[in-house]
Amino acid sequence: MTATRVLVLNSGSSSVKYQLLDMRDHSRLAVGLVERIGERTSHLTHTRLGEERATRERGGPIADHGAALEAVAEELAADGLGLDSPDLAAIGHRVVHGGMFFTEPTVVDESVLTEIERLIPVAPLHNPANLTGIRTALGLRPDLPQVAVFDTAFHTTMPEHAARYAIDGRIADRYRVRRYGFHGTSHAYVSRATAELLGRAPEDVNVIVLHLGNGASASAVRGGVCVDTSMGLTPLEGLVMGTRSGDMDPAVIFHLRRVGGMSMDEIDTLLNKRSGLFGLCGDNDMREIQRRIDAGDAQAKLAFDVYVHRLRKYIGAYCAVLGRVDAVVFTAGVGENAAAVRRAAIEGLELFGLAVDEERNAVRSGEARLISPDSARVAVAVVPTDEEMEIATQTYALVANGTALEDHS
Ligand SMILES: Nc1ncnc2c1ncn2[C@@H]1O[C@H](COP(=O)(O)OP(=O)(O)O)[C@@H](O)[C@H]1O
Ligand SMILES: CC(=O)OP(=O)(O)O
Ligand SMILES: [Mg+2]
Repeated sequence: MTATRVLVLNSGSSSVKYQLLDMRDHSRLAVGLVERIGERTSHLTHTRLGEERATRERGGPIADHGAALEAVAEELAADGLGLDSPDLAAIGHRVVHGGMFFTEPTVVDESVLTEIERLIPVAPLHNPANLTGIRTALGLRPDLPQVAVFDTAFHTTMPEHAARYAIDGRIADRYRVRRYGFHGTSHAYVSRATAELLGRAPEDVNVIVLHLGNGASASAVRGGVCVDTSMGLTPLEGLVMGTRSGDMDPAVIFHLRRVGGMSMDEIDTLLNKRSGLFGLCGDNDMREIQRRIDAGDAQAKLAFDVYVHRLRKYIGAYCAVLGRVDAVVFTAGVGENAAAVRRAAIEGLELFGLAVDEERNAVRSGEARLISPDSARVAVAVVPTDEEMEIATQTYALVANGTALEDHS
């Protein structure tokens, strides 16, 4: 019997999202989420899909990502889908920073773990969680291929003039300071799905992808190949995010250090965890911000306006980078759900061939859909991202063609 199931783990700084998929028909057998890991009250939601669909929840503290994965393994086992199953072909892990080294999904061995660990300083919120997830999974199933799928991989095609910072080249090379980009699995999946929505081959379309989740990034994709993206050395550059500042004058850091007397760690925490929407108005969830705007809250309105202004600047910039644009596409939590953000981001951009049809934009749906009027020169679309399916597909492709099993000797 061939093993055809893949467990996907998407470990964030304080959460783990997971899915168990059967790659014969790409069906999902179970999905779940562990939230608030390391806090006083963590929360796990587990759903078994299919005919015996059922959801279970559990509270109580979950200390770290290792404990989270053990809890996930217990939930899966309770549904007869445990990690000891012979049907399990591999475990696919989202790894946020792969540096310049990893351009493809990779079967994890000691040297891969060492490299992911070496990259912790440039992904301090993410890579440690990813590593713990992999190590715990290896402990539970040492015989199974563990595949790392890197957020940075899709962006390794960026030309040097987009990847380089304009600083002393020798310093940049010595410390590997360059723009790497993140959310690549999502940008890759969504740009391909957009081509499909347009009924065209990925090689024939130029797309601007706006991945607006808690972290947020934009990318310019020419014929299926990434040519620019808004995140840089770390996931801090670019768009305004839930709690991250995105672009600003780097001298703000010197100023806060020299004049404000803040330590480097304090500034790091400020820019990564207490900035963005949260820093501007005290809330990082776009739903709450919209509720406050509706109630006449000026601070929430300013946060929304700063967020949208930055987004519009990137849309304009990537129109210039691509020259010809076939589609602008919104994805992830904010992009898929916040019609007001989409409207405000595209409003007044008719010169670029961009417009939003209000009725289409107001539709709530989990499907990929156009929201531009039929007459528009450039398509504007909403395409739900599916990082877990993409990770499972890449993981299974690597395992099923035999290389992973051989490499994992
Ligand atoms: N119905 C909604 N309306 C507006 N914003 C939403 C809605 N649902 C989710 N969001 C936004 O999406 C964010 C989460 O996006 P998601 O892509 O799930 O993030 P991540 O994967 O980075 O955790 C929330 O913080 C919230 O701002
Ligand atoms: C890289 C990154 O920002 O990821 P997330 O949106 O999951 O925080
Ligand atoms: Mg996400």
